[in-house]
Amino acid sequence: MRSLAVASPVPPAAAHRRRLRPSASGREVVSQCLKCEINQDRPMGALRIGHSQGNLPRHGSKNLLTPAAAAISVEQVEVSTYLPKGDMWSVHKFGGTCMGTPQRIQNVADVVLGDSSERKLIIVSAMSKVTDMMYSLVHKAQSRDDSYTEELDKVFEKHMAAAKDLLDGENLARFLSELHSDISNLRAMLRAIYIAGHATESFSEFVVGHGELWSSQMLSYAVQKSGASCSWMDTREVLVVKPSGPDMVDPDYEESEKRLEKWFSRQPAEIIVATGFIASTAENIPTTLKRDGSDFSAAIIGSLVRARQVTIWTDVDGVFSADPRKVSEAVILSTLSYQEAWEMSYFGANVLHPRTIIPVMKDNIPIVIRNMFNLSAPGTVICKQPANEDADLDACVKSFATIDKLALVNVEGTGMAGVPGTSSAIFSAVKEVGANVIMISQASSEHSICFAVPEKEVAAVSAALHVRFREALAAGRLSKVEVIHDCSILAAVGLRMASTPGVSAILFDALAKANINVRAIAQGCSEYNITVVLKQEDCVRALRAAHSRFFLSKTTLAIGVIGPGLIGATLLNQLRDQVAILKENMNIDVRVIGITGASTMLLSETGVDLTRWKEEMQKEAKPADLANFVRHLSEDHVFPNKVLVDCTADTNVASHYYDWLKKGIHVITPNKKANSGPLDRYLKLRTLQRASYTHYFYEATVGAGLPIISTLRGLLETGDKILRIEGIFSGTLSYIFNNFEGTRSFSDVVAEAKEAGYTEPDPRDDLSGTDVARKVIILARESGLRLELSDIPVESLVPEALKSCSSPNEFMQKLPSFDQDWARQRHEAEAAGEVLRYVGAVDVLNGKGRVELQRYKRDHPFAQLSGSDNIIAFTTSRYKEQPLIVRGPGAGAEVTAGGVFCDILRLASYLGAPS
Ligand SMILES: NC(=O)C1=CN([C@@H]2O[C@H](COP(=O)(O)OP(=O)(O)OC[C@H]3O[C@@H](n4cnc5c(N)ncnc54)[C@H](O)[C@@H]3O)[C@@H](O)[C@H]2O)C=CC1
Ligand SMILES: N[C@@H](CC=O)C(=O)O
Ligand code: NA
Repeated sequence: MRSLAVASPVPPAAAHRRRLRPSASGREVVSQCLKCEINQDRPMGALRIGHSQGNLPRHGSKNLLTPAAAAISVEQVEVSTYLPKGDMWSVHKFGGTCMGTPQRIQNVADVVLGDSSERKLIIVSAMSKVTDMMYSLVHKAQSRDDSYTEELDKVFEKHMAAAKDLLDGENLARFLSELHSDISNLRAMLRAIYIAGHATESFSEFVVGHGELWSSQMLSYAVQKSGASCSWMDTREVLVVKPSGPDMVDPDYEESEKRLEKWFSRQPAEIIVATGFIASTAENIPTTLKRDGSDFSAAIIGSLVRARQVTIWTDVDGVFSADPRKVSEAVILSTLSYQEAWEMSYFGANVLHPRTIIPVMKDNIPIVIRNMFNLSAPGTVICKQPANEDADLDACVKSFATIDKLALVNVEGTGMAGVPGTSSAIFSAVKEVGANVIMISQASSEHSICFAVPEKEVAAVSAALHVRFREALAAGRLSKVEVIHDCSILAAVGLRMASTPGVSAILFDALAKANINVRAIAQGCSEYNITVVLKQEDCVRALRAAHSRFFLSKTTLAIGVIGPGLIGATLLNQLRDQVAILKENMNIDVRVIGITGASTMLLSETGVDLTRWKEEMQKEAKPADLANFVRHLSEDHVFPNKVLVDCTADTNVASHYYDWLKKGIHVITPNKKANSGPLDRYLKLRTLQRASYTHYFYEATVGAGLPIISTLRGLLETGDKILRIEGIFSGTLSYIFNNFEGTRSFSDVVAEAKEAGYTEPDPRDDLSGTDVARKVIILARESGLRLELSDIPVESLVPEALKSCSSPNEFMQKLPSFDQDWARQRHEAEAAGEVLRYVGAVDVLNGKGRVELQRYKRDHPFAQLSGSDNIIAFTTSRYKEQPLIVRGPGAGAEVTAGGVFCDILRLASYLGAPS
């Protein structure tokens, strides 16, 4: 049984608090019960004080202490309640943003109450901006700027307004009376600072720490409203620290643990709400834990109670794999080891201060970073063993960070090799000017040492080195002390890099591919990070290149769409509706990084927002320039795969495919011009395609979305022999002859086909049979025939007189004058029980193709079609008696764009997407 430190008689239900403040000399602690206003001035070290030592049921909490116990003097009673330690404790820390408004404080209370842990210790920061306000108060007072009084009023009003919103009844009255009393004490202290024109560190820290006192009190009252057992803790009574350097303190764990045990024995509530950031010295002088102090408080307290977990609540979903402002693909990491978190915070990632990790690391207590404003996000767990043990090469690197505004200093010379003391001389010169060395690299030949320092320190470093090595430089033992300005560091961080060969190869390969020149490299034996120094202007590009190589799916496709007309626009809309699903289900990441029409183009480095590509095209577009468009696709992004999708009918665009494939850009198209153009060009293109691993897909050139090319390929590649391919290859002509019946005029039906999006941009390409001839040529060449378009006899349906029309519109206007001729032809066929059909055929055996209008009996399969149906029959060695038939709509926006989309996915699967 240990002694129970309770106090001398006071009314048990009253809200007594003890406040520590430095005495005017700063050497003593004044301990004051704010209710009774009894001051007990004691010499330093005398923390044990009278009745107000936090020993009473506060704020109406369901404290386990009975009024009787509370009435016993501190010196007389044995402690009866041990501080339990271990898994029952869950520690939470809420930062200033989480405590920014009364509603947010209430939300914090709800989160605390929602945690089902047996015991909870809650550390809070001051309400957002309050710590800055408090520092400003001190600064103003010591600068004799009397506006500090108005600023103090603002501090008061802010907290009074928050409390009035959040609390009511007795709790509100208590809080406000405490607030009043604190503010009047602060006013007196600031006045003293104002008169002295100076504030000691302990004065200043005492003032500043009030933000945490008020926020934590408000939260504890808010938690108590629910009836939960909750006590408020002024951590200055518990946390003891000692200065360990400028702006640094080390916790005294032993003393703090003793004090915590003592504190808890008096107030063993299930929930303890405590002040972050503030602490005391061993002499009981109020102090703070300095930068990021509240995180540190949570980690120390977590370690003192051996908590199950410490949760740091903030306003981001967790720790990112890279700065999301620089890398839009940055992802939230689910786990990090302590060392990784440590490395990352060193490199400026907004994780935890390394010293926050130390207290929990020694007891293997996980820290979870969670978003108070997105409770559904699981956050990042920082713990001993990251959970995802099945890491592959790519998963070894957890994150990337950069540091800008550095300079590289290179000390070089033959006289350095084998001479002990050179590096010591270099770095003692650096130390003398107080510069901070950020990385060091020395090749084992020992002819040079280079190191990075902040740009602002390099002039002094360089001067010091020139002085220090004047003789060596004059004698030629050192050849130079060189400064390379405007450098940045890119660091790759990952615990598992240590045991995984090939990680640095991947990193440097990614940098090389992005054309980044690496100036220096460092990797410590711990192998937790690989650091490269590069020119600052390359840094973001390097970061993105490295990040995308390790974090993006290898099936990330950067797509440039050429020709956002009917098919192109439909494709973009289909992509818009499907990209998220593809990413989720198949890890295929499709980014349209450019769209170009004939007159304007839209470029994006990370991906056009497909929900508003049309508006962006109008707002952001630049004049179209195909060469620049292709350069953008090749260079201005970090995605591993580049694809051009040509949705034009343009011969000139098609003439570039060869060059694009040569550049490693995959090509996908419904445009028939390349495959039906000059034979030598076609053969060159196909030869290149076969020789490289850059892909060229064109399924939609024949039968739109119908699987015609792929079926033919399947037959050929499995060794079947193609004998004959014949069928109806034109959606437009199919539609026209399927619907040209009864009283309908030919020209009306043609107009309908155009309206439905079946025709080529110029419908004469359909009616002339050229479009069908192109498809026949494509299939003939695919089957191995070396035919030119001119080798195909084509029966044109364009009346001779309309061939010279200058535009598609003029043609459409004049077409009705030929309706009579068409009606006659149709009636003649009907009289013979036949229908008109426009067909194409590839006679592979005889090396020929033909395209013509034919008459078929009404029961012929070609007579059974409807809409824009195509029907294509493959007669082969295997399908000799009965041909293999593919039938279905062979034109139209949705089916054609769908066929192009299928090719995009075919490409992704060639690149390794899951099936
Ligand atoms: N409509 C259909 O059912 C099918 C069409 N196709 C093919 O799809 C392609 C597109 O057809 P549609 O979308 O119907 O034509 P469209 O005329 O609606 O669209 C073509 C677009 O390409 C643009 N364009 C033309 N030259 C350009 C250049 N040099 N640079 C950038 N943009 C340029 C045009 O301004 C237009 O926006 C054609 O090659 C066609 O043969 C293939 C199968 C079926
Ligand atoms: N205009 C063409 C479209 C497909 O290639 C057709 O009608 O078939
Ligand atoms: Na097709």
